[in-house]
Amino acid sequence: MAVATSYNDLQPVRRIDEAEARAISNRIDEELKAEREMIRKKKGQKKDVKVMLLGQAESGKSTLQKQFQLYYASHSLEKERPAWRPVVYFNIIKAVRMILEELDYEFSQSPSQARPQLASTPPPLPPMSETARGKLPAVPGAGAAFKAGGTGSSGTNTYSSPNGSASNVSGGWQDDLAQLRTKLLPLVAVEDALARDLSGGVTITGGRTGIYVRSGWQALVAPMASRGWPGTGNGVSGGPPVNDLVARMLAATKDEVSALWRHPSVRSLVKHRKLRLEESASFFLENVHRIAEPDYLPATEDILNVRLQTLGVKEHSFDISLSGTHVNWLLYDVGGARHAWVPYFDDVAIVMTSRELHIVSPFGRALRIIFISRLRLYISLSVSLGRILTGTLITATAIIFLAPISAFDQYLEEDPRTNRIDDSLQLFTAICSNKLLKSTHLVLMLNKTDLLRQKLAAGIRVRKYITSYGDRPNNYQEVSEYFRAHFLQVHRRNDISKRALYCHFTSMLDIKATQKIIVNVGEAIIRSYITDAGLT
Ligand SMILES: Nc1nc2c(ncn2[C@@H]2O[C@H](COP(=O)(O)OP(=O)(O)OP(=O)(O)O)[C@@H](O)[C@H]2O)c(=O)[nH]1
Ligand SMILES: [Mg+2]
Repeated sequence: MAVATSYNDLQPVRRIDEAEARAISNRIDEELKAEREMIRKKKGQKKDVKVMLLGQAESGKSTLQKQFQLYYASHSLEKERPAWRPVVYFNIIKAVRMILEELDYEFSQSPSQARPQLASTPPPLPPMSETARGKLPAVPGAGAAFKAGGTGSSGTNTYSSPNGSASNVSGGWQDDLAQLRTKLLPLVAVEDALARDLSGGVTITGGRTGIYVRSGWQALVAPMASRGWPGTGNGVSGGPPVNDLVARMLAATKDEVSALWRHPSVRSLVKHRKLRLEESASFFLENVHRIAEPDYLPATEDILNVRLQTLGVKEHSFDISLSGTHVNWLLYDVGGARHAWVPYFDDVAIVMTSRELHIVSPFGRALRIIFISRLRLYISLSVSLGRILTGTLITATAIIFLAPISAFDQYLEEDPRTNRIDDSLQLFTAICSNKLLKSTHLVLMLNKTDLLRQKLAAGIRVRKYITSYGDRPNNYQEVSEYFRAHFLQVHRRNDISKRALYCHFTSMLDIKATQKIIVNVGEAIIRSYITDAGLT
């Protein structure tokens, strides 16, 4: 049946008078205003800007995080200051132990030729393993490493005598060393206990000795560290057994620590690059008298120099404001060492292959971690255990990639055949070419330029380690440009989304210079973020 349409069904066009029209117009104006206000509020609202710090172990990620903290949240660094005290102690003790280990190794080599007079000197040094840490002589690898490194050492026990001439190990100053060693053994013996305390019980096998920290470690340490010594007059009393004990031991042995560090034999080992110390060890050993003061509170410089390996991922947040846009700047500091990831996954079986790590949880779910390069950075996780990094990585606004360009003469701990610059280039290639990261902004920091300058000034030749460097001049300008060109080339060839690359030469220990860079980088990232989010 057809439906008849009657004109009567249509609403007549209603005429509105002027007053009503004005009211409607006002209402529209109000609505527009409310909308504008909403947009303004939206712009003013704090947004999360996620920034990942990536790079191989010891590239300086945590040091950059500290610089961010110093700039944007110095009050929190101030609060944490006491917590760094035992960590500084640990850095000194570890350095002392490594020096003694190396001496042990040197003394144990070719005893008949190189130590002809040992019989007339005090009894051969007792194996430190029995007295100190229970595993000292088990480091022939440490000594062997530098020999393989081709440092030009003859491998014999020839040391510089105090007057600078070479002599075999003999009575006189070896007695000095033996005495120093005896006095320092108790200090070295507390290294493990201190490490355990600071790591909150986390122990890692397979990795280098050290402290491994998870998020929030300062909160655990601070109440202990701030107590100081009993009766020191610094307004604090009591103290945790280990921390307090270590402070007292260091105060009692500071002269010996200093004497060991200045001993001609040790100078000679340093000169011939036989000592494999942490890069910042010399800084702490030079400053041992200041650090051993009873009311010692770590200076900012001390905190920046400290070596503390990061476990898993640590999140830090700062409030940053740029031209009216407030952002919640979330910085993710990702531990660069492979073994630093292992204790993150409790109660799981771990199966490692050459490029993949399989983690099987008690529920039978397998977590497959594909490392971008040699098991150290993963890009794909499949179950909840992996949510720590995957989500963040994919949704990150920016990645700041750190490459220590001073490391041209160093090799990976887990793969002694891989040059560390080469490894950084491989990691950077993987990041540039990763489809999941194609819309993430990239910042490259060619770090440790101060150390690069020092190495070149000391005559270390790049070409010895990187043959392609050829006959180019071995000076800072040429070398730094050479490395930069390589990283830029990696980006040009592999970047799938042809992003802009912000590249900086950095020295993370230089507060003024780094903070300038932090501001520039921060502004560039936030500007990109505003553009991407359509907030302009
Ligand atoms: N001389 C010098 N030392 C630096 C520089 N940047 C970092 N360091 C030192 O290098 C060591 C390692 O730095 P970290 O920031 O702990 O390295 P990381 O990348 O966080 O290392 P993981 O946590 O193991 O991944 C520390 O002792 C720092 O003080 C630099 O530009 N110059
Ligand atoms: Mg770190």
